[in-house]
Amino acid sequence: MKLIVNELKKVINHRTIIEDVSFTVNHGEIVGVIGRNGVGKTTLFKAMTGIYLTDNGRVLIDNQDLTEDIALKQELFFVDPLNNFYIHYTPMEIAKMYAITYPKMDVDQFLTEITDHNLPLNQKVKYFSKGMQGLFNVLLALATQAQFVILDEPFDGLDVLVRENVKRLLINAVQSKEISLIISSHNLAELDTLVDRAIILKDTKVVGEYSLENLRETARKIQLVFKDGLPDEIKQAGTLVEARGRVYVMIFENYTRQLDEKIANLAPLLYEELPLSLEDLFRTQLVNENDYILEK
Ligand SMILES: Nc1ncnc2c1ncn2[C@@H]1O[C@H](COP(=O)(O)OP(=O)(O)OP(=O)(O)O)[C@@H](O)[C@H]1O
Repeated sequence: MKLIVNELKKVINHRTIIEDVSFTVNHGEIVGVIGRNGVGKTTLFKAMTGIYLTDNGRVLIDNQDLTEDIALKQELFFVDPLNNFYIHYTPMEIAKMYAITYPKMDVDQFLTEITDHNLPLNQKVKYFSKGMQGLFNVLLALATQAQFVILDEPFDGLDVLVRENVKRLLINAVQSKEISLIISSHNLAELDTLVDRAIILKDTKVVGEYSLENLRETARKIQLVFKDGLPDEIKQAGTLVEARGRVYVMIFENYTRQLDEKIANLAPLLYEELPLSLEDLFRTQLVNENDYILEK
């Protein structure tokens, strides 16, 4: 199954929050949606899942428009964390409710999982701790057997052990059931080791889409020192992400052999490759050079 988001647009109070947002989620793929606070990630998820009516665009599962085939909704799971109705119910009650919308859900299996993770079956979810709620949401999402599971900040407020547990559950589910995940998170270090592809939102639009595997092959993060400062031709070939005195850290999204030779010919006093993370990518795309404090 493939999910296609095509030119999605949402205007709230005469303000365009997202527009022309298009991307595809393939079977068994984990896609990260990243962007600064307030850029519209949750709005995108609400628009994708029909919580919001959209002002343009379509969401298709296997070429079938979600608004035209209601049954496809059972292939999509999303809960708005800030407006989560189910917290007023117990896991037992929630299981029965969700089993109606998601007929593939195995209620007994779900309840066993809840108990196995030491969560109470008969306490309202609003009385769970934040970590327990986060874990519960992931268990519920996976139990629905939806092909496309959307998780908005699934690691928020979770301690390291719960976070590891949640991550393991997600990875196992993708590997064993070949479901697809769409995840937003401010925790880029967690996403880094989880996602196959990252979509970066900025100023209402998708400004970058990267396969992490391809990126690791083509991009480089390099620390450089030149005798007379950073040459313009090098500066223009990449993004300057840090400058301390004469030490410059550059990210080159497309590090070619020609560029490598060009740098070598300029005889840098220091050339050191640094590990490239999703956080670096985020900085490259979303931060202006002027945002950096240049230490002299
Ligand atoms: N129902 C609403 N009414 C008015 N404004 C809204 C509404 N929903 C979202 N917005 C505005 O849309 C913008 C995007 O909000 P959204 O929650 O989608 O951002 P986000 O990327 O998920 O943010 P964060 O990373 O902080 O969770 C914000 O400026 C927000 O104030």
